[in-house]
Amino acid sequence: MTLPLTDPLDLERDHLVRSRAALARMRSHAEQLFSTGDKVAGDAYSSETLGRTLRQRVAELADDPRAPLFFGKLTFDVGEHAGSRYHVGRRHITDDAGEPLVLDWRAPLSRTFYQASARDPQGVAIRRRFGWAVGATEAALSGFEDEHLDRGEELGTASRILTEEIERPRVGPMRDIVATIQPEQDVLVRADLDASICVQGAPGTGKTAVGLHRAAYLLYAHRERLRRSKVLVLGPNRAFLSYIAAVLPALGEIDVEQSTVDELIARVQVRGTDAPATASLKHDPRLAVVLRQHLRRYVRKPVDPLTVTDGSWRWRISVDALVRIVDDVRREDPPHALGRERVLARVVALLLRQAEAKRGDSPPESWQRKMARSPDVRAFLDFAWPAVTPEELVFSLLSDPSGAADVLSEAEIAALAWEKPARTVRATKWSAADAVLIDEAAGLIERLPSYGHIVIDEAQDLSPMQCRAIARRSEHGSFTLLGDLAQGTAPWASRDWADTVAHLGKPGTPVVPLTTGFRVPAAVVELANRLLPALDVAVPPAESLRRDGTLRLSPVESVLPAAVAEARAALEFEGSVAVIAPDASAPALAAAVEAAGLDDERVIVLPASLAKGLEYDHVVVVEPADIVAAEERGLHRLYVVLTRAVSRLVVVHARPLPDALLP
Ligand SMILES: Nc1ncnc2c1ncn2[C@@H]1O[C@H](COP(=O)(O)OP(=O)(O)OP(=O)(O)O)[C@@H](O)[C@H]1O
Repeated sequence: MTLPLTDPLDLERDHLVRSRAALARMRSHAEQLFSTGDKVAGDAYSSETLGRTLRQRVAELADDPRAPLFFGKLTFDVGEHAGSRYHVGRRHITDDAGEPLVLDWRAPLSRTFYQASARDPQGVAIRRRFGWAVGATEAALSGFEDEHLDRGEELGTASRILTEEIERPRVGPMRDIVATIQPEQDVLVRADLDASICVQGAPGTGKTAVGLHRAAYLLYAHRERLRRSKVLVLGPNRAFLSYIAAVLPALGEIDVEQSTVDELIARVQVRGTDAPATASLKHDPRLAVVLRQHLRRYVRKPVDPLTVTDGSWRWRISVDALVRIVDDVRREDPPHALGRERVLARVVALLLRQAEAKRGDSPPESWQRKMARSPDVRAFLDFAWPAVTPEELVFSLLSDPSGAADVLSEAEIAALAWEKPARTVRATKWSAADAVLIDEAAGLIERLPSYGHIVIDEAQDLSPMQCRAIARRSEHGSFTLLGDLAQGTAPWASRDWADTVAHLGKPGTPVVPLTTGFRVPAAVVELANRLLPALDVAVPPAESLRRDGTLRLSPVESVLPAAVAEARAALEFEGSVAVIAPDASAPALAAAVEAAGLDDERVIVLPASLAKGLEYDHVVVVEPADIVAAEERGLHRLYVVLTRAVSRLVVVHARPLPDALLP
């Protein structure tokens, strides 16, 4: 005889066992369908689509025993769900009868878990949060925390489970935050697909986390639409992308593209560099005007009539008629390549009309194709509306930008012009900024595929021209823009979100602030906030949730050995360690760390320019004065670097600290 369970934790553990078993059944069912899928689908196309869907379903149902199956529970006492209890977890789990054992965190009802409060309980009597002990092989249910919203109890950010979660040492890649999404974050995560939003958030306020969870939410809520039109996540560099790469798969979403802007637009190999002023000029939105004008010059007014020999016939189109065709298409303003097709089609249509009138019958389609290929028609087209590739257009502009005099100053034209153009387009050593121009040119020449939704992280660093490149790819979609103006380090970094969203083609996009910091301890935030007045941007300062953590400023004789000693000392604690150094001294430091035998995989030496978006439990910042001096926006870089620490920050310096950092 088995006795009924009475201990609430035992009951929850029992629910866990049943959920696990049900998930295993769901997965084996999906696997069975997958193996028979091609036999039931009617044709190759539906077989492939079905196969893909089922394969994805099987992957979604993978049970990672280290990922808790549920993290919350709602007990309703009022409203349409009165008397019901629901567990909330990473995915839906249903029993054999189709009854839910766990609700997906993205389901409409799960929203209550994140939004219900004592003031507005939304029918919830008790919100339960579960604590888990995550071991090497599995997660064990270790306890729970109840809020009796019906009795006015609410823990908010005082929740022990939330505190433990944000104070848990960070090792390895970024984790999801489904269990502890905060109400103001949830509002952003669940914003409507058609709504573009811009999130201005201080360091560590969860912008990246919000962006990734929003992608997962949108894929759930608009699965069909987004399966076709795709979701894209843009990040600042590869290191950052690999840091965040595991979050979406952990949430069951494996079908999201993740890329940098440079990769997104890469049509040419980048082998060259620009002087800083030239690069900045190439990122200036006036270059879009210059390129457009330059392309327009390719189109020429016809000066001769067109005569086409067709066997014993000769067809003729007058100059006037040709001019009209070219003018009409110009006015319609299609992408250049499409314009060429239209001119050709209209010329052939005129020829067809003549042929019909003279021959008294309608020539076959093959005749039209023959006319379109005829050397006379080709010669006319190449004169009036020549084909040009994006690379050729930019090559031609940079070889001789003198035509841009009405848009650019003389000095700017001189800066833009290549000193010595390569002999051919193919031999050109394109710079990263040239690649941006080539993409702009591509947008003028052809239509680019558009995404359903784009999440753009560290968006403050986008140049106007990069924004335009993204806008071209979200014409019919929406975006989530995440960034912090205070962390703008690119020479063209934005000072006002209104400019960024306008360049992205969505002026008037609302800007929503996030100010509660989940990463950086209060003492460290206080130090970093000292820099804000010098950063020349209007942003609300961060407030840290974390009262733990330490900060130490350490003046030393020589920074190299001091930094190595601090890294060694940090290894005494749990968690990751980063030594963040001015780019120029990073290699020497890396060598010193290695020579000191600190080859623990928890330690990394990071050049300041690569620290953006990342976080480490223990951070040693080396020589702030050099970090500031290394680049134009050095103070912004220092702000980024100082806000990477989760628990301890040590600043070692031989030179005086920058004035802006002093109290
Ligand atoms: N609601 C939350 N619950 C638990 N942890 C959270 C929550 N929100 C954010 N975090 C954690 O706080 C840390 C910082 O989050 P994230 O990297 O998304 O911040 P960010 O605003 O993008 O920072 P930065 O401006 O430095 O790029 C991460 O470890 C993240 O998991």
